[in-house]
This record gives sequence, structure tokens and C-alpha cells, in this order.
Amino acid sequence: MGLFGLLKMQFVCHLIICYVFLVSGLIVNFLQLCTLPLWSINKQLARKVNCRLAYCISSQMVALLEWWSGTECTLYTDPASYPFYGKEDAIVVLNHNFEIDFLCGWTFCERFGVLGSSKVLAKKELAYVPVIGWMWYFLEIVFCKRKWEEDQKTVVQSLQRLKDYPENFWFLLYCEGTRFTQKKHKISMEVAERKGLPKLKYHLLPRTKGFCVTVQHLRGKVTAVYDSTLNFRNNQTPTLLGILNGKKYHADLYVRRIPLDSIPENESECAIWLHKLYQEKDELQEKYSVTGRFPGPTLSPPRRPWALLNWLFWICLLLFPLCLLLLQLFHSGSAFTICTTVLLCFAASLGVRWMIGQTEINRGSSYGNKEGQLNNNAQVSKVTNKDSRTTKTSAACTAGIKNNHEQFSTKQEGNTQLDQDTGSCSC
Ligand SMILES: CC/C=C\C/C=C\C/C=C\C/C=C\C/C=C\C/C=C\CCC(=O)SCCNC(=O)CCNC(=O)[C@H](O)C(C)(C)COP(=O)(O)OP(=O)(O)OC[C@H]1O[C@@H](n2cnc3c(N)ncnc32)[C@H](O)[C@@H]1OP(=O)(O)O
Ligand SMILES: CCCCCCCCCCCCCCCCCC(=O)OC[C@@H](O)COP(=O)(O)O
Repeated sequence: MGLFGLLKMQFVCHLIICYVFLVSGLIVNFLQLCTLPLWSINKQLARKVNCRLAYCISSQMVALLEWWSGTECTLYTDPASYPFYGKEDAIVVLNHNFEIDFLCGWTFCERFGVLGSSKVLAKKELAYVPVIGWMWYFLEIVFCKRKWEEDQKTVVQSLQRLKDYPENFWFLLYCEGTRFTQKKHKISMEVAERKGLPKLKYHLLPRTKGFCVTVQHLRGKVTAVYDSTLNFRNNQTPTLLGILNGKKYHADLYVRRIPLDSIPENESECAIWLHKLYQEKDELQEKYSVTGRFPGPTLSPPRRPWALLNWLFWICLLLFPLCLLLLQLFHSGSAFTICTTVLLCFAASLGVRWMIGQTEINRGSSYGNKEGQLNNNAQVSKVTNKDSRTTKTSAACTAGIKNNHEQFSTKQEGNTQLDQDTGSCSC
């Protein structure tokens, strides 16, 4: 390890990085607050301003990944789809296995010029995370409690608002709803079994409501779904703390562009379509685990300098007053002031550690982890079944999907309607 590598592991460097992130983030949050009056005067301008302000925050984390840790990102995609990326609004469906998968997503957003405007269907808890969560409020991020009865109204309203969004955006959906753990996987596969759906090896069973409602309400605005699968080389399990320590990872992202027109409009057909998509994603993961790569050509977009320049700008701006303050402090010689400052620094680093904790899987939620929830849903499922979505029908449709599997893959290449045949199950 070189001198620079050693430097990256020093606690003082982490303190400086976190200080710059926290203070610049709070300044940006304050500026976002100042745009509130502008919303009633010129909403589109307010949105554009907020996209740029948000970029100042999220690009710092991207710079940390790209320039500090030197993590490499390889994109596997059809060259014919490449020109569309960053030039259209899209829904991104991504697997949810890694602590920094959101950061890799952001990196691709940055490389295609949509970082400031990127959106996600996020759990409500994240809205309260200082800096990032507060920034999201001004970006009109869609939040959910992960309980459809409570979410339906707000999610639909939030999606409707995005219909006239003035910037190109990618709307990220982790349809699995939570990060993959062995326990969540086991419970989720019990649900799959009850529903007569094929078992998945690498994914949790997707929750379909969010996807279907997003497709339904953003139709006409969004033109494609990007079916994306992320992996890290050599079974790496990257963490944000690893990135902060300058550890280099190698991410592989497979993206398949599916025109939105080819996704069924009918809700139950759309749900079947999504289950089918996850069965295909699972097969792709199997291939990756055997060969260590995704099929098809790689077309990695290069890093852009803007994230780094923005980061350097904030470092220069905020380090100077910090140095002055520290000098003054130690010259003053007051034990009380010095102790207060040390305590404040300690509290701030605890705060940042808590924020980093939000990304850690072993501190994750118990969502999808509870037997109780499973039983409740099984009951809900029974009720729904009466409502024509019978397990039997579901199983029959799945069989239809299986039979049409290869046909589907070829059809998708040609951007054709997904499984007319499966749709004809009339589920
Ligand atoms: C070219 C480059 C391309 C791509 C680059 C990649 C990415 C970049 C893109 C954008 C980046 C943007 C931003 C990134 C930045 C940060 C993101 C960070 C974090 C946010 C992430 C989150 O917060 S994830 C958590 C919140 N989100 C979600 O949960 C979304 C998914 N969920 C849904 O959509 C749900 O439908 C819902 C939450 C809306 C509602 O859920 P609910 O459960 O109430 O209803 P459902 O009907 O959907 O599900 C219930 C049915 O599910 C069955 N089921 C399945 N598994 C289980 C289980 N384990 N336990 C119990 N039940 C289960 C259940 O049986 C129900 O079935 P019924 O038949 O009875 O309905
Ligand atoms: C320059 C950079 C400085 C870095 C230091 C400061 C880092 C502060 C980081 C704050 C990050 C907060 C954004 C959190 C995004 C977390 C995304 C995520 O993965 O959420 C999990 C949910 O999907 C599901 O939750 P679970 O049900 O699995 O539980």
C-alpha cells in the first residue's frame, strides 16, 4: 500500500471528509429552504435550481466512490440502447443486495448527467436523515411506509406531480422492498410457494404494487424501464466505511432497456410481468455467479470531472474557516472552549456514524423478516384471491410465463409487448 493509500485510512481524513459533507450539506439544505417562495412564483425554475443544489450534495458521495476509493464501474448493455441513457425519463428496476448499491446507481446517474434529478421510491424513515433526506424533500422524492393501504394515496399524488418535471430523471425502484438477507429470502420464498410462483435464488419476491402504480402514473412521461442488475467482482461485499477507507471495488452493472409501451397496462398483468422479470433477473445472476461476468458487450461511460471539482470547491471553501477557527481556539487557551469544541466534534462524528449506519444491512429494518407479517399477508392474500387473483390462476400464469420464457427474451430484444400469451391468462 502506497503513502496515499495509508493516508486514506487515517481517521483525521475521515473527520475532514465528514465535516465538509455535513456542513456543505446543511448549507445546501438551507439554500433549498430559501427556494420555497420561488415554488409559487416559478415552479419549474425552483425544480431546476433544486436539482443543481442536490447535485452539490450527492456528487460528493459519488466523488468519494469514483476518485477517493477509485472504484471502477463497468456497464454491460446493448449498444443500441446506449444513446437513450440520460436523454429520456426512465424507471430503473434494481436488485437490492449491497450496502452501496444506491451509490453505484448515483455514479451511473452522474455519468449520464441525471444525478441532480434522480428519484427513488424510498422508505419514509429516510426522509428524516439530515442532509440527504432533507434534500430529497425538495427533489420531490416519493416516500412510502411500505404498507399499501397507507401509501396508496400519497404515492399516487407524488407520482402525478412528476408528470411535468422539467429535467430528465431516472426513477429507481427496489421492488424487493428491502435488502437481501438469508432470513428475508427464506420467508419471501415461503410466500412465493404459497402463491404458486417459482422460487428465486438470488432475489426476494418482488412487491408489485409500487412498480405497477409507477408504470401506470408515469406512462406518457417515462419512456422505458431499465432492468438493471448489479454485482461486485470476486464476491466483494462493499461498504460505505470501506469506501471512506479508500478501498477499491469493481462494480458490474447489467442494463436492459425495455420500452414502456411493451409493459401491460392492466394491473394484474403488470404484476405478472414483474414476477417474470425477476425470474429472468435470477437466471442472469446465476450466469454471473458461474462465469463472473454478465453476457454481452461492455460500454463503460467515463468518469466526469464535475463531481470532483464540486467536492474540491467545498473542501477549499470550508477548510479555510475551520483552520482559522481551530487556530483561534487554541490561541485563546480557554479549557472550556476547547472542551466544548471537542465535544461538538465528537457529537458530529457520532451523527455521521449514525447516517452511515443507515446504509448497513446488519442494522437494516425487520421489514420482510416477520413471520407475523407473512401470516397477515397470507390472510390478505386469501381475501385478494376471492377477488379473482386466485393462487391457482397465479400458478397457471406462472406456468404460462415459464413456457414462454425464451420467447419473451427474444421478444424483449425486439421491444415487443410482453407475453401476450401470458396476459391471455386473464389473471
Ligand atoms: C444506464 C444505467 C441504469 C441504471 C442505473 C441504476 C440506478 C440509478 C437510478 C436512480 C438512482 C436514484 C436514487 C438512488 C439513491 C438513493 C436510494 C436509496 C434508498 C431508497 C431505497 C429504499 O428505501 S427501498 C424501500 C422502499 N421502497 C420500496 O419498498 C419499493 C418496493 N415496494 C413496493 O413497491 C411495494 O409495492 C409498496 C411499498 C408500494 C407497497 O407494499 P405492500 O407490501 O404493502 O404491497 P404489495 O402488494 O406490493 O406487496 C404485498 C404482497 O407481497 C407479498 N409478499 C412478498 N414477499 C413477502 C414477504 N416477505 N412477507 C410478506 N408478504 C410478502 C404479499 O403476500 C402480498 O401479496 P398479495 O397477493 O397478498 O397482495
Ligand atoms: C463525501 C461523503 C461523505 C460520506 C460520509 C457521510 C455519509 C452519510 C451517508 C448518508 C447516507 C444516507 C442515505 C441512505 C440511503 C440508504 C439506502 C438504503 O439502502 O436504504 C435501505 C432501504 O432501501 C431498505 O432498507 P432495509 O429494509 O433493508 O433496512
